[in-house]
Amino acid sequence: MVSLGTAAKLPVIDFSNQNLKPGTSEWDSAKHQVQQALEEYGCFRASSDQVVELREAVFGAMEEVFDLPLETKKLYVSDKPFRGYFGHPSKLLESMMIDEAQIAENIEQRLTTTLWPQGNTSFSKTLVSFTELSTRLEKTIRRMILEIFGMDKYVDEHIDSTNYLLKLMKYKAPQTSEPTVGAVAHNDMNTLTILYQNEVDGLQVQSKAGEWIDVEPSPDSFVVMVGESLYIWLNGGLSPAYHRVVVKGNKARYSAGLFSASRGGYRVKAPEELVDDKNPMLFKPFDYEEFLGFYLTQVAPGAVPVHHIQHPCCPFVLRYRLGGQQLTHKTLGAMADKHGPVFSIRLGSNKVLVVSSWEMAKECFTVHDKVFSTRPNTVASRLLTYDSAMFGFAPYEPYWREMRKIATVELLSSNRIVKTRGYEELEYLVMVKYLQEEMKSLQENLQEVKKHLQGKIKSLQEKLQEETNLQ
Ligand SMILES: O=C(O)CCC(=O)C(=O)O
Ligand SMILES: [Fe+2]
Repeated sequence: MVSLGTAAKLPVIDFSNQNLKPGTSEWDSAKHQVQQALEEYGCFRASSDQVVELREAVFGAMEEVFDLPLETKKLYVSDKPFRGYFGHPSKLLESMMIDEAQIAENIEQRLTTTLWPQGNTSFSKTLVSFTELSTRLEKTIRRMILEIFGMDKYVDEHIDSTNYLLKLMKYKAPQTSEPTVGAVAHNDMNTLTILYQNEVDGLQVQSKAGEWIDVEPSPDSFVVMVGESLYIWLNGGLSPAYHRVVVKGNKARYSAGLFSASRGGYRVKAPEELVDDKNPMLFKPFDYEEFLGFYLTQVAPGAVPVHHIQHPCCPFVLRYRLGGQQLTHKTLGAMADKHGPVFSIRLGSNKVLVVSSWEMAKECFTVHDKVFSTRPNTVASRLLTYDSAMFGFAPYEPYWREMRKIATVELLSSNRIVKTRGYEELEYLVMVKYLQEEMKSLQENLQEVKKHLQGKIKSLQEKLQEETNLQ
């Protein structure tokens, strides 16, 4: 079952002042708050008086567009990956994405006239105003972030190479009080995401400690999140916000998102100022659009792109779904051909390093063996093994080395093994006897156990089926 988030609150930073200027004390104060919030959560809420004025029109327009007949919505297509209309009667989420939405005519020409050949001026006007407001906010925040890293000189290059994608989303009401996954947990792959949603909550962001925080909807604020492209450009300087959408109840949730992403042809690459001997370049430079295409053809051919950001992946920080049409080792092989013998992907919430040449594997276990000798610090190992104090789960540090010494000398030396052999044999005998007795009583209860297990398997299958339908 999907759990609800905690009541912790995301920081709120005020961006209502339209004349906020770099260099002023107000700017520096907001910038400082942005830095703190992004370091802690990878996201924050940006309050804005202006967005309140647009609220009714924005959600009115979204209801209007998603209420159109499916056949009409399907007319909105695009030849670029993951744009256009996506929706399916069995899914909760349907969405429409508009490329280069910062150019006002694109909304009118690409979306409005396709859906309403007779015209719908108020719809276009609303979306244009919303895009203008959120784009302005995005540029302000991006400038602040670049300043925080002393990278002001790249502001123009950054902004000039940006494609602002406007995405309209509707999660239909699940008609249940059970929290239901509307968008699986993910990082956005683009640069920055600015979201504005109606009064139905559902967005959750994961804290550093791994807890899900409910992002409560608020009429006067956007939610701002760092995406993987920015993470890569900053050479790991800020972590992306890992988030998901969990809905319940009988009201539809609407969310409008502005996703800033690098245009095709621009290589997302950490600048030389952020790379040195101590901070080697962590990620291979990549082209966002090229990568979306690669994902569709190589990683998940035939995948239904319900949501481009739900299958995000990029050459080194890469999330992909198991169970695509290709066998996993073939997918990984194709990725290695393209991105080299070492790259990392995300499997669920875990990052995994994929090494696919013997030379690299040798490096890992010889030159870099210290890095690989530690164990992941998971919530399970913290909770089940007394804060990772048990030998097999402790991280590679002085405590573990001491334990290893004790284990090698006191438990595993040949002298000790010979001395304790008698006890071991006794233990084995006791264990075998115990198993025999268990088996005997198990056989007696076999029918009952079988029935119990069948019931469990059936409910598991139903749960799995339910999850599959939701995704
Ligand atoms: O529905 C939302 O507010 C967030 C959607 C989302 O995470 C995405 O489109 O990447
Ligand atoms: Fe997202």
